[in-house]
Amino acid sequence: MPTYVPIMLDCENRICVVIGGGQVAERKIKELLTGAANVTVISPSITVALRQYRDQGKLNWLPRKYAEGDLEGAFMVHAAADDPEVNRRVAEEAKARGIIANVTDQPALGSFIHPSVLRRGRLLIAVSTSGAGPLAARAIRRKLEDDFGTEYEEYLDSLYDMRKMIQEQVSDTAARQKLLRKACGPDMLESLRQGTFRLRSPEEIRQWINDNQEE
Ligand SMILES: C[C@@]1(CC(=O)O)C2=NC(=C\c3[nH]c(c(CCC(=O)O)c3CC(=O)O)Cc3[nH]c(c(CC(=O)O)c3CCC(=O)O)/C=C3\N/C(=C\2)[C@@H](CCC(=O)O)[C@]3(C)CC(=O)O)/[C@H]1CCC(=O)O
Ligand SMILES: NC(=O)c1ccc[n+]([C@@H]2O[C@H](COP(=O)([O-])OP(=O)(O)OC[C@H]3O[C@@H](n4cnc5c(N)ncnc54)[C@H](O)[C@@H]3O)[C@@H](O)[C@H]2O)c1
Repeated sequence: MPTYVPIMLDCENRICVVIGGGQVAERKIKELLTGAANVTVISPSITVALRQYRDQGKLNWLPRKYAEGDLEGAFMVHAAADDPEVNRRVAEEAKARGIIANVTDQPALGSFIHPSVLRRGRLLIAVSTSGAGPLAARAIRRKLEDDFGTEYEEYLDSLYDMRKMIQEQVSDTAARQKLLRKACGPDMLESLRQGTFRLRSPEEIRQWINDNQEE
């Protein structure tokens, strides 16, 4: 089992091919669509949900079996057919073309795997067991759901606004870093825990920067 390197991929408008249109393909495609990828599914059949996405213009569907050459121009591929031989051939084409590949039934033939994911707006927590036990990854993710509630969405939106304004308004590196540490520090987290957290307006952020710079 490899030691994986975690990264966050920008798939927006990139061509992501998925071979197979069953339950597993559906799960991977939902993540790809969340990332605004340009998804093409190649599979004789697809699930009801995938058919809906196709009808809504959210993905392309080629209703046929995989054929060599299908990966031309692709950024990424998921081999999610229920036939190990098909998935192996997809993995081989991906390797020959230098395309990153997720092979759902034989992960060692591909170049990346999916973690279990918890999203709270801009916060993304990814849990992986490196392939040892996907259900354990899911169980750990579910446990984290209690600690990281929906309030984190607002928290990170606010942090994003504050960080942008601090970067724009404070040119001195040391002062900027001090403010950035304060911005995500105990005050904000405490109000988050007490349920009193609220988004600051640009004017309030400007005021906060002034008040805290003077200290
Ligand atoms: C986390 C999650 C993300 C996602 O898929 O989005 C994910 N699998 C999930 C569910 C799940 N997977 C399986 C079951 C049935 C129960 C069981 O067998 O345990 C269930 C439960 C279900 O389906 O309900 C079976 C299974 N999975 C893999 C194999 C092949 C093998 O291990 O060799 C087989 C045997 C197939 C067979 O026997 O035919 C392989 C992989 N699955 C991974 C990810 C990667 C490693 C993740 C890690 O551990 O870090 C990796 C290596 C590759 C990849 O898929 O990227 C998602 C939970 C999402 C969530 O709810 O949060
Ligand atoms: N990685 C994971 O998380 C995970 C979890 C469970 C199962 N699996 C494995 O993933 C694979 C898919 O599982 P599933 O539950 O989605 O299966 P499924 O039976 O629901 O779907 C299989 C899909 O593959 C398509 N297909 C079959 N032959 C094809 C071909 N030649 N070209 C293109 N498409 C083809 C079928 O039309 C169908 O849409 C299985 O091998 C399964 O063992 C992986």
